[in-house]
Amino acid sequence: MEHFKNVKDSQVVISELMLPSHSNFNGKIHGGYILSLLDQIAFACASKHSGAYCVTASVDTVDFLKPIEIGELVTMKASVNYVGRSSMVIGIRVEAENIQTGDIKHCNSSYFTMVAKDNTGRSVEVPGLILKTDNQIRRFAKSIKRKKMKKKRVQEFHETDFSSEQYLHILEDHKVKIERNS
Ligand SMILES: CCCCCCCCCCCCCCCC(=O)SCCNC(=O)CCNC(=O)[C@H](O)C(C)(C)COP(=O)(O)OP(=O)(O)OC[C@H]1O[C@@H](n2cnc3c(N)ncnc32)[C@H](O)[C@@H]1OP(=O)(O)O
Repeated sequence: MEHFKNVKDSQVVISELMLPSHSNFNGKIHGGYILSLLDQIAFACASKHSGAYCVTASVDTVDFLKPIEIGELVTMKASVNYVGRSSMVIGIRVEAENIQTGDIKHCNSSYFTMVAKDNTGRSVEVPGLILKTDNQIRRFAKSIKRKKMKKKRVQEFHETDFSSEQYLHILEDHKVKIERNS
């Protein structure tokens, strides 16, 4: 019988204070550091849902909406938005809080596709998802759409089938010069 789990059973929340050692030349928190934390929380969430070791297959969107300052308390909330056979889309929301004022800003949203694997490295089936709220249904449906759009884009721009002539008109309004030899 197929096994299903609740979204809340694998939700993960982490909070971390941003230190000067996490900053870039500009004095803001380094995006690469945030990406590393995102990968870890996606791993934890996916492993909790699947009960298996998980690898990152792709990072679909990482929008850096607002810079994060040194001294802010960053909180990341991760949940499973979608499950396939062995893949899971983990949605992560990042907020930063100014501890003195209590102001909270939404800094980042991202979607990680994680794949569950067994000890031999083969992808393994993950439990289904029980959707209890409109938001959970919205996120699952949005993930299906995003997957379909990605598949279409990959097919459309496949190296071997791509014909540039069909796309030259799209480039007309852009800052490019075409200087082909052939
Ligand atoms: C419990 C133990 C504790 C241990 C405690 C260790 C602590 C540790 C600290 C953790 C810290 C963080 C850790 C993060 C995890 C890494 O950072 S992992 C390192 C980075 N990632 C990798 O190296 C992955 C490399 N790639 C691969 O292994 C394979 O290409 C993949 C992604 C597994 C796919 O393999 P495949 O042979 O194509 O598998 P296949 O069965 O065809 O597809 C499997 C699924 O993947 C999906 N898929 C494949 N490619 C893609 C893609 N590009 N985009 C989206 N989906 C894809 C397929 O659609 C399919 O989905 P389902 O239909 O099954 O739902």
